[in-house]
Amino acid sequence: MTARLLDGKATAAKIKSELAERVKALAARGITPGLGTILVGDDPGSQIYVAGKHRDCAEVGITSIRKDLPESATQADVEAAVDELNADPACTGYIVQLPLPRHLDTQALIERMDPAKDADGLHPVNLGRLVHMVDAPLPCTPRGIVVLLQEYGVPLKGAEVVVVGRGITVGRPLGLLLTRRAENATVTLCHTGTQDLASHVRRADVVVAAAGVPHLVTADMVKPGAAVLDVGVSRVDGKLTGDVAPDVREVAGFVAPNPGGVGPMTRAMLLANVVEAAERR
Ligand SMILES: Nc1nc(=O)c2c([nH]1)NC[C@@H]1CN(c3ccc(C(=O)N[C@@H](CCC(=O)O)C(=O)O)cc3)C=[N+]21
Repeated sequence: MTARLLDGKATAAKIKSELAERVKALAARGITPGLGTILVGDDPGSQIYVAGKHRDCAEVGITSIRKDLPESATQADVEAAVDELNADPACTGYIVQLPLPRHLDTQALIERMDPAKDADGLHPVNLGRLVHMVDAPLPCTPRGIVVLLQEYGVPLKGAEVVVVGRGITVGRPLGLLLTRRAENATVTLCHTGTQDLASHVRRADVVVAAAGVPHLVTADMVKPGAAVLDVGVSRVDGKLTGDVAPDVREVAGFVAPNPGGVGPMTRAMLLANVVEAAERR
């Protein structure tokens, strides 16, 4: 058996065309959504990601506002950029590209953002609203994962989901999303302190690998027919390597590869958050 592809690229393209329609409806009301990005330093990976986000915006009709600061930027410099986007009526949502250079206080910058403009859904107020199950911008990768599974009809109600990784951008908020009544999954959140990861993964109907450990999930750990989503990336000998070993596709029922799976969904959900922020205004 070979797994069915959870095609994030195709699903994201479909979502983007739906968002383009909503942007047109907003235009008729005189509203143009605008995405801001704050990028500090010249990490080549971050440059590529940010450029991709601005390309996505152009495709959908969202204005984009770039604030690029040098590696030498001080906390006060980045705070000033945050304050400007908070105040800018043309910016309906924005992100601070992570990771920031080590001399900057990431937490203080995220907390300084206007939660209503938090396109990443990572502001403590918005993560708190997720805990409270109150409507708010949702974290992009977890939301993209849920939408991708729904698109392919992978059942979540009553399903056993194992999430590997407890990071703030993926694992931890994904557990919160999947345990809402609407999704109703049973979630096990595994991490580096988990004893016998394989015994947990083996029971899972859905496995989300977001630990950043190359080929952490191997074919022998996967229940036949399970859905396996590869979210981690690491560089091994200069090559991008996911958290899921290639032979998992021989056992799994569905696979979201990396690239081509969850990454494009993350980007599409960022656009959705920006459009929704504009619609709420
Ligand atoms: N504030 C903030 N928000 C983020 O959402 C954020 C961030 N910082 N820092 C870095 C990570 C990484 N990330 C990716 C999103 C999409 C792809 C993606 O679309 N990848 C393609 C391949 C690359 C491409 O085609 O451009 C794929 O998986 O098919 C990758 C990585 C968002 N991040």
